[in-house]
Formats: sequence, structure tokens, C-alpha cells
Amino acid sequence: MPLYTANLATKLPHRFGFSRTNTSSLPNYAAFKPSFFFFFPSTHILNSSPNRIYSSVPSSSSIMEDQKHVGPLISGPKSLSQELKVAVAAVQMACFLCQRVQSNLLTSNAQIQAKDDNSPVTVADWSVQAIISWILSKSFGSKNVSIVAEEDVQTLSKPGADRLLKVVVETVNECLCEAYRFGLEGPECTLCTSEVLEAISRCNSSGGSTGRFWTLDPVDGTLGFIRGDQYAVALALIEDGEVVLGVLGCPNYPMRKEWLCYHPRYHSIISKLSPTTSESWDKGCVIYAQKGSGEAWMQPLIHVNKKLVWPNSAIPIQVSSIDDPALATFCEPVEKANSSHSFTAGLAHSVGLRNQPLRVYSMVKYAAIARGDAEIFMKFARAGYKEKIWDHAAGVVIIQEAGGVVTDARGCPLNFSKGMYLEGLDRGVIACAGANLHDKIIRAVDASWNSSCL
Ligand SMILES: Nc1ncnc2c1ncn2[C@@H]1O[C@H](COP(=O)(O)O)[C@@H](OP(=O)(O)O)[C@H]1O
Ligand SMILES: [Mg+2]
Repeated sequence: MPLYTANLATKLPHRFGFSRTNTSSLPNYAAFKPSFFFFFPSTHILNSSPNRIYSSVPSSSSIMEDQKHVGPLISGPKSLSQELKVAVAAVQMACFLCQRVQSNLLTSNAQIQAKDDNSPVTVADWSVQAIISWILSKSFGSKNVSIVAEEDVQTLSKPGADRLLKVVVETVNECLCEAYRFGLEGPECTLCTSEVLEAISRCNSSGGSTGRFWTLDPVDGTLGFIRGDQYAVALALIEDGEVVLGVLGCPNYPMRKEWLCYHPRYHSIISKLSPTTSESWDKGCVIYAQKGSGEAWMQPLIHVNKKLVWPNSAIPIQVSSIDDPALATFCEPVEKANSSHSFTAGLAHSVGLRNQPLRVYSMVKYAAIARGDAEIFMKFARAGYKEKIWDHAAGVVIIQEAGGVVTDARGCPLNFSKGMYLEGLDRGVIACAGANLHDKIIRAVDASWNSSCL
């Protein structure tokens, strides 16, 4: 099984005399190492007995309980479905897990696993998939929950993966024992290895055009994650082929949009130089929307030792009102291998976009459009690459409810009804703050596609 050591060297922003986020292609983050990566969980898990009862979990810790304590919502979404509330809480918890794992990756000489397609995967990918799968099953009953998700248990089940699996199990249990903080009910005792594997492998639904299923990308933008940069936890519910709710956790999203083009490490250095209060919300959010509500919301991440209490200071978000290309900013993947930078540069020129592209890892780009921090997101993968539903579903419904438009390059809606892939996607994905910009981009794609070599 190949294994990589993270090259966590990060670049500092040009504004301060350094270069921007590294845009090198995938092999540059990694150097082959023939051993496993482990991060060591905190002592309270290591010291715990295998079936320790979670004494810290209040017996009646459900979201409904929290709602009773708070009383009627003063602000925030009017009528959230119970599914959306559980999804938001589960993503909050997943962000908490990811932050811990990411800081361990960055402070230890950690190594990253490689999947068969050579893409990176970490303890966080499997652990998040396990906790979200477990929480959804616990909340709605495993018979009622069907999930299409990115990870499987193949790597974890290979000979020699015992230590890695042990770390995943510890990470999952360490997180689930704090479920009550997120208004969720955790397990009564620690999950054993087979239960964790079961939770991960239960996410093997194949989706389709009828019924309801969840789709999950436990850590979208794994490359950004291991570089200490932007990444997202993305969860959506699809009903009869339509995305009906979406939740995006963006733990490193800076609230001041100017910081989005800089590496988060730099942001944190500057924050330390001019500290705000410990309670201030300067980075990290969960964004969510329910189809047909005409609303999209953002709430801060839950700090350590704090509890999620609805609506958790949620504020409404909206797409930008800019529709003049000369003032608009477009986002695209950091990796040239994932989307053609030269094609989008040509489009930008022909449409009259003047600002530098905002290159950001993961579905954080969808969040940027929904928040009004950028106006256009374009992705044109190389011919033959098939986009997966979990890389887009949550972002699409959030942008639509925030007032934006998302289609393929023919102007057709993305089709979530054909299994795990966005079958029939024409050329690429285009998300815009408004119809005017969208129309211009679609026309420009048509005009320049034949002369491109994509
Ligand atoms: N060759 C390729 N072309 C286009 N997208 C790709 C790709 N290889 C991987 N991806 C997808 O792009 C996602 C990262 O998005 P971005 O490039 O915008 O940061 C990856 O998500 P994961 O990191 O969850 O695997 C993966 O699904
Ligand atoms: Mg992804």
C-alpha cells in the first residue's frame, strides 16, 4: 500500500513579500515512505477502557431538547426540517474532528495514505464518514438512511493496516463522546472496530433517480486539508434526483474575504499580531440551505467546550449583486490537473473579467459564491473525468437558495439522479451570482470551446 509524507511547507502571501498558495500538482505534496502514519489521540481516549461508558453525555441530549431550552427562534431559519438540523450538527462535529486531525498533521511529521487512484486520504476522511454515517443512522434509523459517500474500507482492511484502523477507531470515539455538545446523542459506550467499519461501509448506496439518499464528501479538497489550507465537509440530501438540503462545513474559511486567497496559516499569524477577543468569529463556518426556502444561512463553528444552541448565531447569506464582469471575481480549483487554468484564462479575457482568479481548494468555492465573496466559479476537468455528486450537491442547493445559478456549460442543471456521477454533464460546471454573468460565460464557452484542446 503506497504511503506519503506530507510536504506541509506552505507559501506566504505576496502581499507581504511572499508567494501565494502553492499551485503545484499532486505528487509535489508527497514523498514515498514505506510505513504508516498515525496521529496520537489525546490521553483521555488512550487511557480509557475499551467499553468506557460516556459519563459526560447528558441522558436527554437531543436537538429538540436544546430547542426547548432556547424557546422560539429569535433569528435564523424559519422552519428547518429535523433532517437539516441533524445534518448541520453532524457537520459541525465533523469540522471539530477535522480541525484536530489537521493540527496533528501539521505539527507532527505525519504521513498520508494514498488511494488506488493516487489521491490522498487521511484518518479524517474515514473518521468523518464514520461519525456522520453513525449519527444519521442513530437519528433516523439505519433502515431509513441511505448514503453515497467517497470513502470505502478497502485500505483500512488491507493486511498491515491494523494500526491505521486503530487510530481511526480512536478518533471516531474521541469525537462521538462529545456529541452532546452538538445537541446530538452519542453512543452509550465506545464503538468497537467492527462498528466503525460498518458505519463507513454502510455509505455504499448507489444513489439514483428515486427515493431519498444522502451524499457525503467527508473531506473535500483533501490536498488542501493536508497542506493546512482550505477544505470542506459536504453533506446533502437528495430526493427523487433533486438536492433538497445541503450543508457545507468550511473550518478555515476567513470571515474577512480578503484573506481567502492567502494560506490560513498566514491569517493565523496576522491574527496573533493583532488579537481580537477570543470569542470573535474570524474563521470557520457552516453554511446550509433547504431547497425552495429562498434562504441560505451561515453559522460559526462551535468552539471547544461550547455547546450548539439553535440558531447558533446564524446569519442569512446572499450572492453578490455585482453583474459587471469588469468588477467580478472568478474562483477555480488550485490544481491545474482538476480544471484547465488556460481555458478559464481565455474565457475570463473574452468576457472582460479583470480580477485575478481566486484559486481555492474544495467546495469552499461554492461557499465563496453563496457568501457573495466572489461572483463566478468555473471548473473544466480534462476530457474523460467524471464529476461525482458529492463534490457538488451541497454547494449547488446552497448557491441556488442564496440567489445564484449553477449549471453545466450548456446551461442545463446538474443531474443528481444517475448514480454517483454527474452523468451527462456538458463540458464543465459554471456557478454564478446572477443570470447576466452566467449568460455571458455560457456564450463565451460556446465561442471558444472548439479551439481549446480540452
Ligand atoms: N482529475 C480531476 N479532475 C477534476 N476533478 C478532480 C480530479 N481528481 C480529483 N478531482 C476532484 O476534485 C476535488 C477537489 O476539488 P478542487 O480541485 O476544487 O480542490 C477532489 O475532491 P477530494 O479532495 O474530496 O477527493 C476530487 O473529487
Ligand atoms: Mg471531493
